Amino acid sequence: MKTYLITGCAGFIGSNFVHYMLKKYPEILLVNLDKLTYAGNLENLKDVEGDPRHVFVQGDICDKELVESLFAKYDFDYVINFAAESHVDRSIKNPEIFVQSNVMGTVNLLQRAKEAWYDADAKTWKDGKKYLQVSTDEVYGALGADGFFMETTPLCPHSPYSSSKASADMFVMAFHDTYGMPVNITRCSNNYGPYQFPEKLIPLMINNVKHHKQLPVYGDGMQIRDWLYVEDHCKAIDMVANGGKIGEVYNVGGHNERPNIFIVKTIIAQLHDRLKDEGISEDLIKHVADRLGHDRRYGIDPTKIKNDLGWYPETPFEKGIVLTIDWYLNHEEWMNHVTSGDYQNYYQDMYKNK
Ligand SMILES: Cc1cn([C@H]2C[C@H](O)[C@@H](COP(=O)(O)OP(=O)(O)O[C@H]3O[C@H](CO)[C@@H](O)[C@H](O)[C@H]3O)O2)c(=O)[nH]c1=O
Repeated sequence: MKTYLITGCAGFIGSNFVHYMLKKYPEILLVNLDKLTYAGNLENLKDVEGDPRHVFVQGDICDKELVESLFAKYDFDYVINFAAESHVDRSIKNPEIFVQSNVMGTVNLLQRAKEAWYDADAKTWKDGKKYLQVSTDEVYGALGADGFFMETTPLCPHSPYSSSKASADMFVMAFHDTYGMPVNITRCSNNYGPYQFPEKLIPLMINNVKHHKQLPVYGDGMQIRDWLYVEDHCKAIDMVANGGKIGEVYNVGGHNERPNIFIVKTIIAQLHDRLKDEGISEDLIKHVADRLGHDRRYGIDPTKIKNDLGWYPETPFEKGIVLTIDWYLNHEEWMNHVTSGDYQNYYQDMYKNK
């Protein structure tokens, strides 16, 4: 039975990955290490509660003793690192925590995996082991109107968030180049779907539209992101973990580039029709000050993962956005839970100068 150490899997992409893997593999053990920061939430894993194939451990990926103790207890075949501070706006306000979690946390995981998997005398690695770093297209920087990010595109991050992710990627490759560690890196475009914390564009807009709150569109709203339904990302990670060539980077994206304003207007139109609510209109849109250093366009070339591993996105945006809106409408309690506590303070603070 394959045993995985998965980190940050009470968060958005990680919790979707837990659901995906438990559905796909009857025999598997997922040990989920998550610190439960503001973005991690055990409610995201409610429907797998009691499943013996999923073990939850609350803790920090930076904690040396804790990670050592997990490697002592379990014979992991894979480490998949989802754990990260992930919000660009927060990184602009408070970069230090991004270095701590994203860089130091990654290095701690790499070191502990190396101690468990590497025979320093024989200079050999145990068979069948792999470390997979879940990264982002943002490490490549911004595109102009043309072209796409390839795996060979030089790293050129702009935000504190993407700089911390690029730095972590470099450590992962350094462990491969220096010690021969079996690694992969995946770099995915913007995800959307169930369980995403409503500081991110799509769930934030759904929640605000529903409550007739203003919709803060940064700058002219013509920035372009390449949106992928989260389950398609989970499928890619599983394929790379189980079939990716050691030492390789794989870009993941669905060629679904949309300007932000299109996303916002789509959500307004959908909710207007669905809720039959005349208070929902484009008048809710408020153009606010732009994000500092805002990357204008991301676009991923996924040819390598398609050709080498046969991956392709299954959920087109038109279907995915309907599924997503349905999910948030049907999970009001979840939304109320995650937006209680500090959320209002964060929200007011984030937009007060915009
Ligand atoms: C929250 C918010 C965002 N935006 C804009 C900023 C971006 O151009 C776009 C999407 O913003 P966000 O949802 O924050 O996502 P973005 O900055 O693109 O980064 C996401 O996508 C990345 C992958 O590209 C991930 O690595 C990041 O962890 C994830 O947060 O919408 C607005 O115009 N208004 C908003 O209120």
